[in-house]
Amino acid sequence: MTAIPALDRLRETLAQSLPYCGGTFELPSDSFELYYGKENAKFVHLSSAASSHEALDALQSACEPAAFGRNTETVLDETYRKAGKMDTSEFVVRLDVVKSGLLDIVCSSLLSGDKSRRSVRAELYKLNVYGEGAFFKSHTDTPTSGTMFGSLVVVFPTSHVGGNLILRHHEHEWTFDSAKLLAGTANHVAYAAFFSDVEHEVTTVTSGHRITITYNRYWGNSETDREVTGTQSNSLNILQPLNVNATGVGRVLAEALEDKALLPEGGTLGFGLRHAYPFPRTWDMAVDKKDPLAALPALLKGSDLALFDACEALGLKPQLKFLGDTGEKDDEPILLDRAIQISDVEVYDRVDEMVTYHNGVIMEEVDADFRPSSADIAIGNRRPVYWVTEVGKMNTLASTYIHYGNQGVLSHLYMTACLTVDVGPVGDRKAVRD
Ligand SMILES: O=C(O)CCC(=O)C(=O)O
Ligand SMILES: [Fe+2]
Repeated sequence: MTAIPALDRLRETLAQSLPYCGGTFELPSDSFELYYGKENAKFVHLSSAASSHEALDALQSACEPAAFGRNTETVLDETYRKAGKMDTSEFVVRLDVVKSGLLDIVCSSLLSGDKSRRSVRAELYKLNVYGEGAFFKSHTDTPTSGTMFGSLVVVFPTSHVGGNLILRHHEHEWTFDSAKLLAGTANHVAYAAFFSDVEHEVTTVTSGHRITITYNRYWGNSETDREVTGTQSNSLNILQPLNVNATGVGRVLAEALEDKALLPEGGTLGFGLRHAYPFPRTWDMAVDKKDPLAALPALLKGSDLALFDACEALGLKPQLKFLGDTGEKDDEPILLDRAIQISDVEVYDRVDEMVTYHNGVIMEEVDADFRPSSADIAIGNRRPVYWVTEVGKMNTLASTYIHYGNQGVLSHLYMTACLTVDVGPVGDRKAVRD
C-alpha cells in the first residue's frame, strides 16, 4: 500500500493535543483562609508558613473517609482510595476561582476554537485531605450531568511529599508533582485542570498534608461568552503549551486529501474520537425529544473539536456516529447516526434491528486506497470506511467494562463516538454522493 505521509502527520497532530494543563498561581494571602465545621467552626490558613502540623491534623480528623465510584455504586474501600473528604456544606474557602482569574487561565489553556470563549461554570465539589499514606487509584471523574466536561484540582501550599497526580490518556502519561511545584512557596497554589474522561490517580503521600479543593467544570449557555475577569499576572507559571487548533489540523487534513493514494474515487474516512463524553444512562425519545447524539457537537473537546471544525472549514460535512457492537463475534459492527439503548434492541437479531429500525449501516473496514466497485455503490446498507485513527471497543455503544469514578455513576455514562466524513474523488473532495 502506498504511504501517505500527510496522514501520519494528521494522526500525530491529533494525538498531540494535551488533555490537561497545570501550573502554579500566586494569590493574596487571604485566599488560603479556610473555615470548617458548623457547631464549632474552626479556622485554618492553608499555607506551609501559617499553619501548624497540628492544625492540619485537626482538619484531617474533621474529614470523613472519601468514597469513590465502582459502576453505579459509591463505595468506601481503603485499598482503592484512602483520603479524607469534606462536603461543601461543611466548609468555606476564601479562594474564588472566577475572581482570581484562575478559571480563565485554565479555560484558555485547555479549550480551543469557539469553545475557548464559551461560558464555563466551575462548581466546587469537595475538599480533600491526603495525609501520610493517602492515595487514590486510577479512575475518571464521574459525570454528574451531560454538560460536565472537566475537573480542576487546586493544591494548597501545605508541605507534603509524594501525592503526584498522574494523568493517562491513550498512550501518553503526565505527572503533576504538586509537592515539587509548591516547595518553598507560601503564596502560590498548584492547579491541574483536565478533561474529566482522562484517567488519573494520586500516588501515595509519604509525609505531610496534601490539601486540595476540586471543582467540576460545566459548559454554560452556548450563546453567552465567558466573562473574562482575570488579570494577567507575572506570577503565573503555566506548565503546558496551548492545545492543537482547527487551523493546524485543517492544514494537514487538506494535504492528506490532495494525495491520490487516499480514497482516489472518494469514500468515507473514519476517526475514532480521542475523548469520551457523558451520555444519559437511559432516555425516552417520547419525553426527551432529542437524541443524545445530537447534543454531541456542542460537547466536543481537545483534538476532537479541532478535527470537527477543520472538516467544516474545508467544506466537508463531519458526522458523529456510534459504532453498534452486537456482542456477537461474527457480526460486523453497525454505524449508527443516533444513540440507541442496547437493552432496547431485541436479542434475536441485533444487526437487523439496528439496520432496519435504527437507520444503521453495516461497517466494512477498507484500506486507504480502496476504490468502490459498482456493487458497493448499489448496496445501500453497507458502508466501506477507511479508519484514519483507531476505532474499536472504546467506540462501541454497549460498554461493559468496570468503571471507576470519583463517585457512583448516577445519571450519565462516558461513551466514545466516532467521526465519519464522506469525501469526493481527488481534486473534488467536497463532491459527495447522496
Ligand atoms: O487530588 C488530586 O490531584 C486529584 C483528586 C481526584 O482525582 C478526585 O478527587 O477525583
Ligand atoms: Fe478524580
